[in-house]
Amino acid sequence: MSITIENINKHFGSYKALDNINLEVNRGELIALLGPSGCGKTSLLRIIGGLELADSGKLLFHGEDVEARDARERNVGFVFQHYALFRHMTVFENVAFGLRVKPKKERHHEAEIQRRVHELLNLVQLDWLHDRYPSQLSGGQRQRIALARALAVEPKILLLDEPFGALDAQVRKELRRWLRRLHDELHITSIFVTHDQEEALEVADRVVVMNKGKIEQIGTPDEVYAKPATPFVYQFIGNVNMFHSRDHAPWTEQHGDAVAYVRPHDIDISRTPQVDTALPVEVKLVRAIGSIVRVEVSADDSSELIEIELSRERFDTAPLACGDRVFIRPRQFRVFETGDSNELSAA
Ligand SMILES: Nc1ncnc2c1ncn2[C@@H]1O[C@H](COP(=O)(O)OP(=O)(O)OP(=O)(O)O)[C@@H](O)[C@H]1O
Repeated sequence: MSITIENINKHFGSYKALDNINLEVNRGELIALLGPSGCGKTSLLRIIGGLELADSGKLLFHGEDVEARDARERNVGFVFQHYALFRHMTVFENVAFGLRVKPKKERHHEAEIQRRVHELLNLVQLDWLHDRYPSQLSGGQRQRIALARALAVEPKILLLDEPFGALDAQVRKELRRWLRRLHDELHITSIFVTHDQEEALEVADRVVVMNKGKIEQIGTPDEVYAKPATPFVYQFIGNVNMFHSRDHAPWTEQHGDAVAYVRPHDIDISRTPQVDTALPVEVKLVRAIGSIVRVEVSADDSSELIEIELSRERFDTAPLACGDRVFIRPRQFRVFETGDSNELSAA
């Protein structure tokens, strides 16, 4: 089911939590709402799910206005960060819950409920835990059961609010791959909220980057990483070095008050200046991290550190050590006006 969000606004008292949000989610798409704490991700998710009302704007499911429908009538499944499983019920009963509380005329026979629940438990690969209680499960297992429970009522839309937020890094990583595979199998239109950029880039078809109640950019993971639309997106997704026009005029191409944004892996290092605009720097730190080598340098007249990433292969052909004096130049950069999101140029 597709979702259309048009000019949605939401205030809490005088605070504007959502500022004119427009978003089109295609049928079967997996969308990540990504942004720092307090940027409005959860508020938007709750409005879509019918747990909160927007002040103004339109919300359509498959072209149909759903504002008047309450949460139960929207056919939406929820998974929250804190496992909302019923403690006194077994895993099986937790998943069966949504099926058992359906109005009598829609309710399935017991045999059908049994079949469906086992099918869902198999889908999340946890049927072998069906008679355990939530307290006897790991955090990751609980979230998979929470997802099975959300899927039991066959929602047309799945909303996930930081579903892996409370889990440790390794389990998070496994679960996000698992979620992607599951989505590829089921193709339910899904929106998940996260503040973790790696999670959003790895799992989603498209990423919606939010900041202070507004959408900064909507794009594929590759687009938001490689072509950030605003300085905020540049800084929020991936690492970036900023060069101000007052210190590095050639790199900002003489634009008045501007900043050139350069990713650490887009900087070349050489022993001799390859171009007039190369910046002389001193190496302050060299650290190998897995397949990359992180080098930090600073210009003579500045204490600001510039971060550079080299592949280990490249580093090995011309190793560097602390104290070395070298020249750097950006291979690729984008220039934005200071304090504004207007892009001035790209190279
Ligand atoms: N019920 C409420 N009453 C008052 N203010 C609220 C309410 N719900 C949210 N807010 C405020 O609205 C803003 C957006 O909140 P929201 O929960 O949508 O952000 P978020 O991006 O999901 O953040 P987090 O990642 O921390 O959950 C925050 O400043 C929050 O304090």
